[in-house]
Amino acid sequence: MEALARWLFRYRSELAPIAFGSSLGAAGIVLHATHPGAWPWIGLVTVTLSVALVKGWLLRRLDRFEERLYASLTACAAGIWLTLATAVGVSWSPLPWLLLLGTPTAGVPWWTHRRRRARVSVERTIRAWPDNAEAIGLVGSRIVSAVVDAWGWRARVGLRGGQTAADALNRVPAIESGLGTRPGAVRVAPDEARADHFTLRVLDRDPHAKPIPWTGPSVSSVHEPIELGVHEDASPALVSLLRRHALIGGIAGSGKSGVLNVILADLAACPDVVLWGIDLKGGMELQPWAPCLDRLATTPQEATVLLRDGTRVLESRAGALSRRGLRVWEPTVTAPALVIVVDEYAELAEEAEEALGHADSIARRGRAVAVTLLAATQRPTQQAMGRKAVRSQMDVRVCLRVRERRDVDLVLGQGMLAAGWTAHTLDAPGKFLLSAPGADEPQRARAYLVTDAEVSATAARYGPTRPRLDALSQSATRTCEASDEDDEVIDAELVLQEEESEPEGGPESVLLRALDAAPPQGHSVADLMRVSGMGRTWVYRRLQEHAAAGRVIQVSRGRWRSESGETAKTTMNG
Ligand SMILES: Nc1ncnc2c1ncn2[C@@H]1O[C@H](COP(=O)(O)OP(=O)(O)OP(=O)(O)O)[C@@H](O)[C@H]1O
Repeated sequence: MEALARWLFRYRSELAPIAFGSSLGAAGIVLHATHPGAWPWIGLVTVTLSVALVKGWLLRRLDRFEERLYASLTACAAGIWLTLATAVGVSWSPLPWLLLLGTPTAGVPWWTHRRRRARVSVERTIRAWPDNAEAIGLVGSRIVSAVVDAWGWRARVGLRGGQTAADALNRVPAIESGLGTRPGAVRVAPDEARADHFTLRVLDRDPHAKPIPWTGPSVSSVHEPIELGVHEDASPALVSLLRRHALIGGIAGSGKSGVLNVILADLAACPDVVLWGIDLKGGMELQPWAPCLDRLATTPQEATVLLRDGTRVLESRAGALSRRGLRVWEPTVTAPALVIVVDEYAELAEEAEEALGHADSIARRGRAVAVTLLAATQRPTQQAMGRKAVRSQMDVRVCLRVRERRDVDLVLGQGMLAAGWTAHTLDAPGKFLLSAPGADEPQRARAYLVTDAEVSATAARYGPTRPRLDALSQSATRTCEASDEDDEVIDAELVLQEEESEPEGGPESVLLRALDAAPPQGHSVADLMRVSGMGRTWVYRRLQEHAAAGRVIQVSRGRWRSESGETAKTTMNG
């Protein structure tokens, strides 16, 4: 009897569907015999329960929709069966057959469910721990708590007085052998709260063995840290880019663009950050993100103007803050942060010497006003980064694979190789070491892989709703344009607003005047439709005609402005 009870207890999870089916049959017999008229109530409870389960109001730990759907469908099927059995009796055909066949059918997903099996195996491991602990050499230790996740499980282990986490660390291979895992599956970390505890991480599979698919944006505000990828112990690699400049370094093919893509895909989902891009490889890397970039520079001249405008934005913000007695710019939807992404910074240093001065200015003064740089480069030598102090201002460093040992210090900073940041040994694209405030351990991570199709889909999804810079920052960039060219201040926002209220001279002239007054990054087609009051086809046709005549230019995808700023006058006069 005792052996049978032990066996039943050990396999209670596997036997749960059979126990549930038998209990359901017994409940049907009892209810039909005692309360046959209760069937409408049982039906009502069934509907309520099924809805509550699928909506997640009950059993909140079922965090996946598939799990909630399974629970809801099972409850619904069981409830309907019980309602009928209560009303007409369990022997009423085909109720007995439905119960006999339905129980194993509903049991199949249960028996094959990976998470359930993992949980059961962890429970068995915990129960067997006292015996294992002796074999491992940690006599007297016990598992205090454990959780199962997608990659394996994690437990908090209490040690016997006098033992420390260092003892556990020395016994990692023995723990792997005792638990019967693959070599390299166990990680041990000290417990911050208690010297006689440690955290045991058991990885059923190596999180870095294959590319890790990106599952969508991890943030909805620039205030939240972005999830770049996962560490070897399957914990997320998080980095905050708010008021921080970032440098991404690694050899060609190490995955720099991949990391940039994860960051851009996440920031694209944040309505409180405006993105500008510089890509002197002819827009090869950043062009797919054009719908989400407020501005994109692909030539040295455009890059210089863009960075100069960046400094104007920061200066106008700094001025506004000091007038109000504030110290930092808190990004919001109406006053967004500005992140300037530079792909291959070395090209900028080589081809746009003048731009480096502006970049330096942004690097030194941009943090407080939330105007920051995100630069990727193959080898951030002093020469490639320009003579200025840009590199030293980068407090987030993402180091992918580098060719030589000394390159580690170039990307991460002096002395990092000696401190164990061995980025030259990273062995697959997308693997990186992250050094940032709060990330000061050389923990290997692998970035999520955002496919080209996901880049296009994300850019198309968020492109139309991307925010624009606040009026103050916009007018700073326009003021400099106008004062450089005409020596007079034109506020395009005001021109737009005037035209919205009083469209003079018909839609054609309104359109042309709006294009003349457009900021360097141009107006979107949606804006032009709104201002002219005309439809998309009309606006497109006019834009094509004027573009063919060389009067207007397409600045980036879907954004237009006039070539000379004089289109309205010349066209109207003509
Ligand atoms: N996180 C990742 N996981 C798996 N594979 C990746 C990852 N990131 C990039 N790769 C793969 O590595 C290859 C090179 O990536 P990527 O173009 O990002 O490198 P790069 O460092 O930007 O190179 P380059 O300097 O030549 O532009 C690509 O084929 C890509 O599929």
